[in-house]
Amino acid sequence: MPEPILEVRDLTVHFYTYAGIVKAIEKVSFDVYRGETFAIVGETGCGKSVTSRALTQLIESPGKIVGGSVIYHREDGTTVDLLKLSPEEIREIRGKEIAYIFQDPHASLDPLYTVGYQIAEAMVVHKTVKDWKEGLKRAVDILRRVLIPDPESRVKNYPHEMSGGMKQRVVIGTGVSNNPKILIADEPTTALDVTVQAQILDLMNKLKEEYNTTLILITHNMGVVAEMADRVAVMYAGKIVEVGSVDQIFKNPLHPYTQGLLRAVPNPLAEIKTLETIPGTVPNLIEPPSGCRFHPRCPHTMEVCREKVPELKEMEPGHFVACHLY
Ligand SMILES: Nc1ncnc2c1ncn2[C@@H]1O[C@H](COP(=O)(O)OP(=O)(O)OP(=O)(O)O)[C@@H](O)[C@H]1O
Ligand code: NI
Repeated sequence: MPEPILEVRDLTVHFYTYAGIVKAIEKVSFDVYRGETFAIVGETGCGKSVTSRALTQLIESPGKIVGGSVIYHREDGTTVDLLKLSPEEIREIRGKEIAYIFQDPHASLDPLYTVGYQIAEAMVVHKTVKDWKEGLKRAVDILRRVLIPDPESRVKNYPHEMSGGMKQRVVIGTGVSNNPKILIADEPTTALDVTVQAQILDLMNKLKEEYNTTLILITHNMGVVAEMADRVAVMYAGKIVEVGSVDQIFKNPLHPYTQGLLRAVPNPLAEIKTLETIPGTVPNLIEPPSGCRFHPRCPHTMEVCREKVPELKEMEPGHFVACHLY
């Protein structure tokens, strides 16, 4: 049996806006296994970023985590609910044991400091190094690990002296500088050129093996899922609609939404040739559709779909779907 590193249960986040309460994610549950790459996929606005940020309480006002638990299994065998930790306690884990890489390297780096300083800072803050001198020395090794040529001189560069791809390598280097157990990458390549995207994904795979990290990868790209992930959760309008291995999801998609997503993208594994889009738009999350949130766009809607929220059901070992068809 694979061993879970995270057990997420009924995670719910609401945003209290003037227009009303945005029910961004509702009772989201999934496990992440130690050492795997777990992808979260879905259209824009479906709640991927909110889910990944909520794992370490990284939700700012007007957002609030209103329910659920995130059980983290530490390497020493103890477990902790990350949502129950105080701000100080969670800050100690975030950036050290659980690190993030965000989409936009420009926003992740401070233009006023050299990249070496910024990598060193991440290690100094979490006491991975004993002082700044050691931090700056280690920063050179990290730049070398993320395959930046001439790291001894690059370490003194300011962000504006680097290309977008190189900056994202620095951000990734900062992310892995404390040797995190879990790396959460939210659309890490979306802001980059297509050719650079492949290089960055390669680099993340390499580092993941080298550091024995668990990777949670947020993406809207099914091709990236096929390329990178072991398992995948498909989200729609703030709910997980299907979870399974990449093989299960690509070869035997059960949820009508997953089936639509796979038809909407050229899919190397299932060899689907046609391009189709899913009619309709993502619903407003202030007043989400009753019952199954996908029912207004679903080709198979039944009476029960309007009335009852479908629960995730295990259809074959490890393959879960939330749909009244099953
Ligand atoms: N600060 C906020 N105030 C109000 N609503 C918010 C806020 N942040 C997020 N939301 C809502 O939460 C929902 C989920 O957003 P989230 O950013 O998680 O989507 P996403 O799947 O990551 O989309 P994308 O692919 O565009 O990054 C959206 O409906 C969004 O409108
Ligand atoms: Ni996002």
